[in-house]
Amino acid sequence: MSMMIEAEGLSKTFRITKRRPGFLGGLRSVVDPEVRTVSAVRELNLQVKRGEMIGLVGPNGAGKSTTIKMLTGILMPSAGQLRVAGLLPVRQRRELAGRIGVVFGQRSQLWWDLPLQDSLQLLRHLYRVPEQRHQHNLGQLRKMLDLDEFMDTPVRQLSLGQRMRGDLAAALLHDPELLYLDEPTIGLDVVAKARIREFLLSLNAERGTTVLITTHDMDDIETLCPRMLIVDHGRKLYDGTVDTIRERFGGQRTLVAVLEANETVALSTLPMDEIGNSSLPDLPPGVRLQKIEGPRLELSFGRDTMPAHELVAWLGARYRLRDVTFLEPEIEAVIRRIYEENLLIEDSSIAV
Ligand SMILES: Nc1ncnc2c1ncn2[C@@H]1O[C@H](COP(=O)(O)OP(=O)(O)OP(=O)(O)O)[C@@H](O)[C@H]1O
Repeated sequence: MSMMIEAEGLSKTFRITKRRPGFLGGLRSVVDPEVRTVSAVRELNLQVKRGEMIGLVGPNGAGKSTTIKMLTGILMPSAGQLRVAGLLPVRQRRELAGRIGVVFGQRSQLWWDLPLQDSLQLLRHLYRVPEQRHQHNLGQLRKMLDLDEFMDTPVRQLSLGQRMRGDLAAALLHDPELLYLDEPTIGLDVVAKARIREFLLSLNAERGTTVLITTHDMDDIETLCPRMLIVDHGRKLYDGTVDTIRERFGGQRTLVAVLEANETVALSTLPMDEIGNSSLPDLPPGVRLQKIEGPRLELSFGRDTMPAHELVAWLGARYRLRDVTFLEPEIEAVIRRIYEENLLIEDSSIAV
């Protein structure tokens, strides 16, 4: 399968001139500027296959927008090799523009005062899409994104969710092979988010469009992206699946057991530990009783402590169980830990 994005040692540094405070300081900065360099992206290696959906995650200032700008050819890399859809983004920017689509959640490429219909017509001319192809694509997108009810409404009167659907149509009218989405679900309600996600999944399945998403919403990643890239301070911290990251860095899991009603008495008479919390006698090492609420109890245990089924068997041998579930740590918490502890995952065996 051929590659859609190939980056090797991709880097971008910005030179920033610092302005000294005060009037005299300002004058001095003109003759003797104090220059600082910021490494926005550092030696990024990235290979994305055609048809992949990949999430780019990182805190503010991590280098996500700078990466996207280099991938679209807006910014010239300071170092490294880069090819997108087989093209050199800066040198072949026009040609590349015809093969990619871009959607920014916080900005619109639609004309504010024009009805959506007219904006989409103007874009046809801008991208020089042949009439027949435009009609065909627009017909499909109208259906997939349910645009008909607001095609004649000026863009400024659209709800955020409707505008986002309009923006997606605008970015896809020229049939791009690669779609960049920057915070596509920001500010949307749950229903609108679900709708956008469903659309993106069917776009990927039906047209094979490669999708690269930057987002702070982990639900976007979990629903859409089998693969996730975590960046911080311009460096790649992780490249792999969401499941693997949970497994490697998820820490504790929680077993939630609901006991049969007549077992509640047994729970209410449990002994206390030295700090006054209830404790289950003979808990296997590494397993902790976290909470008891009526017939429901929660046990936390490390991934390496014991296999989950053994813990269920241990509990089942002592109490009659009505229901057992496992809670995985929220992916957000796992990623926060990776940023905070600055964990760099260099083990390439876990990268996809
Ligand atoms: N044009 C520029 N001139 C100078 N510094 C810049 C420029 N663009 C970005 N930077 C710096 O590069 C770093 C990375 O910024 P970037 O916008 O790529 O981060 P980001 O991950 O997209 O953040 P956010 O989630 O806030 O959008 C930051 O330190 C930022 O201040």
